[in-house]
Amino acid sequence: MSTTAQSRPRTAHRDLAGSPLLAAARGRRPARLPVWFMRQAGRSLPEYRALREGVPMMKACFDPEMIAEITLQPVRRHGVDAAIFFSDIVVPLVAAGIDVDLVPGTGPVVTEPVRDAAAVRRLPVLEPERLEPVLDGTRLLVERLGETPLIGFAGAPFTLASYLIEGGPSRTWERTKALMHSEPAVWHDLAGRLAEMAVTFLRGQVEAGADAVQLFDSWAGALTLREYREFVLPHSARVLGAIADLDVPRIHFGVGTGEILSAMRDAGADVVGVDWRVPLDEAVRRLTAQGEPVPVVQGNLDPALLHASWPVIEAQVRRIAGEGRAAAAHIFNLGHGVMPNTDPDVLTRVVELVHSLEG
Ligand SMILES: Cc1c2[nH]c(c1CCC(=O)O)Cc1[nH]c(c(CCC(=O)O)c1C)Cc1[nH]c(c(CCC(=O)O)c1C)Cc1[nH]c(c(C)c1CCC(=O)O)C2
Repeated sequence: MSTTAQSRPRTAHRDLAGSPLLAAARGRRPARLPVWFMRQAGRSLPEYRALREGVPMMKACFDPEMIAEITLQPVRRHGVDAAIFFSDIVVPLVAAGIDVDLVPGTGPVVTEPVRDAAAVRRLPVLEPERLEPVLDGTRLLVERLGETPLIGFAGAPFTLASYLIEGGPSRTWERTKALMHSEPAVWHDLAGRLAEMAVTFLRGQVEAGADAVQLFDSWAGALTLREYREFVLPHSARVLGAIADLDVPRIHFGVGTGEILSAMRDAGADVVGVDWRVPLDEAVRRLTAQGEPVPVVQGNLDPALLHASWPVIEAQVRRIAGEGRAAAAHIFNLGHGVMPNTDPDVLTRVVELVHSLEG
C-alpha cells in the first residue's frame, strides 16, 4: 500500500480531550489559560543552535528527525500548551521545485522573481508526495508529543506572493501592490496557485497528525481594507474553506492587521491572532459581527517587551489575560514571533505565570 499522506487515515491514537489549547480554540474556556509562542522553535534556544550547527535551514526542514527534535525542544523546556511544527512558509514552494533559499539574517530569497503572466504560468504545481520527508517529521512528532497538540501551518497567499514577486523580504511591497492593481488577472492567477499549495501543505500536515493549523498572513497589514477584501480575502477564504472538512481548529494571523480584522474574520478561521497594537478587548469588538457569536482570539504580548524587567512583563501578561476575557476564549501568545535574542528563561517564566491564570 502506498504511504502517501492521502492514503493514511487521520492519526487518531492520541487522546487530546484534556488539551486547554484545543478547548479554547473551540470556544470553550479551559480551567487554565493556554499559551504557546510563535517562533518558539528557533534561535532563542541554545539547544536549537547546537543542533543546527553547520546544517542549512532547508536541509533541516526536509529532515524528519531534525523537524521532530527542534519542534519538541521548546515544549520540553517551557511546558507550552502546543508545539508548532518546525518548518517555514517557503517549504511547500521549495518542495514544488521553486528556487527559494532562506538566507540567515535576511529571510526568503527567490532566484527568479515572479512578476508577469508567463512567470506565473511557469510555476510548478505542488505534488503531495514531494512533501513526504516533511510529513514524516509530522508523523514522528505525533508519536513523541504525548498530550501536547501539534499546530501545523502554512503561509497565506498574499504573504507568499509578496516574497515571490519582490524576490526577497520587503518593507514596502511596491512590486506586489503594483502588480495586484495593474494586472489583477495575473495577481489572482498567482494567488490562486499559492492558495492550492497552502491547501496541499495544510491537508498533508493534518492527515499526518497535526491537531490545529495556523495560516500566517504576516504581511497582510500592509494593505488597505479595500485591497485586502478585493485581492486577498477570496484566496485566504479558499484555503481555510478547503480544510474545513478536516475538523481541526484554524487560526488566522497577521501583523498590523487592526484595520482589516473584520475581513480576516470573514475569511472563516476559528481563531484570529492579533498583534500587540490592538488590545484584545478592542480586537473582540472589531471582530464581532452583528448577530454572530463572540470570537476566539490569540495574542498579544509585544515580543519586544520580553526584554523589559520582570514586573513590567508580569503586569503586561495580567493586563492581556484580563482583556482576553472579552473573547469567547483566549489563547495566550505573543503579538509576533520570539526575537532571536530573547532570554529563554523569561519565556518559561511567562508560561508559568499564564498557567496560574484562569482560562
Ligand atoms: C514570514 C515568515 C517566514 N517564515 C515564517 C513566517 C510567518 C511567521 C512570521 O510572521 O514570523 C514561519 C515560520 N518560520 C519558522 C517557523 C517555525 C516554527 C516556529 O517556531 O514558529 C515558522 C512558523 C522557522 C524559521 N524560519 C527562519 C528561521 C531562521 C533560520 C535559521 O535559523 O537559519 C527559522 C528558525 C527563516 C525565516 N523565514 C522567514 C523569515 C522572515 C525568516 C527570518 C530570517 C532571519 O532573520 O534569519 C519567512
